[in-house]
This record gives sequence, C-alpha cells and structure tokens, in this order.
Amino acid sequence: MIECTNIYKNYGAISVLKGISLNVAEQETFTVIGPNGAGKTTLFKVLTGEIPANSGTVTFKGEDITRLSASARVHRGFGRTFQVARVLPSNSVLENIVIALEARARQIERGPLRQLRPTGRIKDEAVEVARRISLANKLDVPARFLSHGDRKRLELGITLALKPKILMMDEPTAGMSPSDRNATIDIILHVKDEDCLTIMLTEHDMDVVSQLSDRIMVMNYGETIAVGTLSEIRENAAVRDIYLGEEIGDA
Ligand SMILES: Nc1ncnc2c1ncn2[C@@H]1O[C@H](COP(=O)(O)OP(=O)(O)OP(=O)(O)O)[C@@H](O)[C@H]1O
Repeated sequence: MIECTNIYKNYGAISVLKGISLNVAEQETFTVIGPNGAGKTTLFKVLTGEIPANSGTVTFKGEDITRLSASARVHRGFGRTFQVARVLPSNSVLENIVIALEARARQIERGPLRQLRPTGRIKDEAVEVARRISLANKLDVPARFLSHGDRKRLELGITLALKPKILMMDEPTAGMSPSDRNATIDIILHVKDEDCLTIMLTEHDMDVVSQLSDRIMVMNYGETIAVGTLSEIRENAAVRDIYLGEEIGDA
C-alpha cells in the first residue's frame, strides 16, 4: 500500500532520518514508536508530502509519489491528523464536518467557508460522520468549547469525511484522559473495520500501541531499530536497551 525506501532527511547539518525504509500492507495498522526526537513526525511529514526528503522514494499503491505535493497525496487517498488537532474553532461540530464534505465534493482541500446551508444529503452525511466519532450529541457546539478528546475526535471525523484510503495519525490519543483514550481506541478500531482503512500512527502510549497495531517499527536517532509484532519487538535486545528495561507493551 505505502512503501518508502532509503529516506534521508536533514535539517541543515542535523541528520533526522538516516535511511528509513518501510512497507505497510493494505488494511494493516502500522505504528511508529521511539523516544522523543527519534524522527517519527518528520517521517510522517515526508510520507504525507508536507516536507521533501533529501533522498529516497515514496510509493503509494505502486505509484511513485515522491515528488507529489501534500494536496495531490490527499486526492490519492491520504488522510492525516496532527498532534494538536486542526479544527475550525469558531465553527460547530456539524459545520466543521460539512465543510470537509463540501470540500470533498468540490475536489479541493478544506478551504474557506463558502456556505453553511448544506443540502439535505450533505447534512445527513455529516450527522452520520458525527455519530461515528461519538459527537452526534454535540452537533451545534463550537469546536473551541469541545474538550481536548472531543476536538481530536472531531479532527478524525473531518479526516474521515474526506474518505481516505490511508489514515496517518500523529499521536491520536496524546494528552487524553484514560476514558477518552479508550473511547478513541474503540472509534479507530470501528472505522478501520468499516472503511477497510490502512492506518499508520505514531504513539507514545504503549497500551494504545498494543491495542491498535498489527506491526510496530521502533525508531531511534533517525534509524530503524526493529520492525515486528509487539511480542517480537518486546524480545528485541536493542529495543529493550532504548527503553532502559521497561516492559514494552505493559506500560
Ligand atoms: N523544522 C525543524 N528544524 C530543525 N530541526 C527539526 C525540525 N523539526 C524537527 N527537528 C528535529 O528533528 C528531530 C526529530 O524530530 P521529530 O519531531 O521528527 O521527532 P519525534 O520522534 O516525532 O519526536 P516526538 O515524539 O517528541 O514528537 C528532533 O531532534 C527535532 O528537534
């Protein structure tokens, strides 16, 4: 589904990605973990086209997309959520989703608001998206009044409205309470199943990692330390060194 080969990325003299290669299968959930500064977000930015790599290639469904812009990748099916949720704060839950649905209909990226009197069909679809992210009871609440967890879920809803084939989520549960985190895990598992999604995520919470991931890649200082199932990476001596003997997956 998505593959990258030998990706290098420097910021000036600093080497942040040093030859990263990976291959994520269709409908797989592939999680990138590693200590702060390992290069996880930078790798995501290279895969989604937000920043160019210095060298290496990215392919998506067999097509070389290395030189495609981020918006061209969105049109090919990339959906992306961020560490800090990107929603329109003054607009309601329903409006945020309607705007995404209208953008999809027009085949453009989320842009300025043009009309807030959606057709019945778009409104029904927006309500259905809100239901999927457990926000159907907060349709009229402006996004700025939502809790942190609800804002992150709304961003997920906006992304789902664009009907992605691959969902790239940077720390989808960061800063959430345990109950919010569990609710978000359930939603992600549900939508993955219903929409047959391929998912890539970064995550620090090993409980989330263990519940969502088919395979895990461990990064450190811009390099891949290990790739495998949770039990495989738990047994890996280099991974254990990085985590200083913590029980990986039991956090
Ligand atoms: N725009 C930038 N300019 C210079 N250095 C940067 C830039 N963005 C990231 N870096 C550096 O690149 C390294 C990797 O950062 P990155 O955000 O990819 O790590 P990460 O693994 O996602 O960390 P975290 O878990 O804290 O989000 C860090 O040392 C960071 O300081």
